Amino acid sequence: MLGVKVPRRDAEKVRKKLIELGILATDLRVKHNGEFVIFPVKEKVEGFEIVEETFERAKRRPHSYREVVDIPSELRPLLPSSFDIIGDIAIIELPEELIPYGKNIGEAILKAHKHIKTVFAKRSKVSGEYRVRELIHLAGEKRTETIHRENGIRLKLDVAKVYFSPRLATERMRVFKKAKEGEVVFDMFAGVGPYSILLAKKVKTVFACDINPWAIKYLEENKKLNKVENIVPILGDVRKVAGQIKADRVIMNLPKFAHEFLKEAMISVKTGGVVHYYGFSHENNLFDEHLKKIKEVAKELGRDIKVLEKRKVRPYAPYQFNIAIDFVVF
Ligand SMILES: C[S@@+](CC[C@H](N)C(=O)[O-])C[C@H]1O[C@@H](n2cnc3c(N)ncnc32)[C@H](O)[C@@H]1O
Repeated sequence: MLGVKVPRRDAEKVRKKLIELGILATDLRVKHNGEFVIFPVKEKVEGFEIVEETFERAKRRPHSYREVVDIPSELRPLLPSSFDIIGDIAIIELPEELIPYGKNIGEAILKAHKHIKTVFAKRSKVSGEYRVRELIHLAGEKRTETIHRENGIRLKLDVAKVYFSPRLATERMRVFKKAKEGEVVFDMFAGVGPYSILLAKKVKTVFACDINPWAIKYLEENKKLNKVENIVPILGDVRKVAGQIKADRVIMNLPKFAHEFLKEAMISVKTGGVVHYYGFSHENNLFDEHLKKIKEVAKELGRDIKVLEKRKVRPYAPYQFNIAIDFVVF
């Protein structure tokens, strides 16, 4: 095999040059020989000392767990192409047929992703008041607590005890960009605080409510972790809290049931304030049903609304979307 031999002090410059020329053999290991470094190359190149050398194969991490997983070949087409990563925990949704191979799938994920330390399969959809899901441990450390980083903040949480979706990071940033300094925000369904902590970096005060004691415990920890003081965590049913708070901006991130809490949102928002409403919809009727409900509740309360924006947030099931409607209340 051919090698390019250079003095160690020139090695980095030459490595970049060989990559630029497309002739560095990246599947082989670079050799160090005293004061010299020898790069494996695919062909001769002018201007360098060329030597004959033997090189070992470089250990490469697979690009996907699917390259290294040990399962019967007829089941391979069923392997999911992606999974959620929360901190250093991977959570994968497996079809029934793959459950018996869960351990192999978990180990393949650990092999392909250095930063993942533990792998779980989703056993159920999110359910119950706390919107949590059952998990089955597949591989790696047996723990459910982790620290997730998104939008420049750190969120400590337990994936088995609280709701958290890393897929909403862009949506949270969108709300952050709309919020203004000096505002009072009411995060009605705060969880461990992905909206609250982020918004607290910009607005005056965030009232953050959740009915799950674990969510509020982690929210308290996340306040400290991110050094934000201007969040007021409230443990309890938002029905009992609404109306006592007067906010410039209300976040209703409980898409499955938000329509049941519109009254609570509208009695908590100041005149001219904004509500960020979330829902689930079929693609044939994305916004109409939700808008009808929003207008009905506004009418009951003798208030007016003006829609600022309606949009799809993300797909969540075949033909189903998580949608957002931002509206002003007068
Ligand atoms: C879909 S999660 C959203 C959490 C968080 N906003 C996030 O983005 O990760 C909804 C949250 O609402 C909380 N919740 C459900 N019903 C509630 C109620 N009546 N009052 C207050 N919180 C409630 C659940 O415990 C859960 O943490």
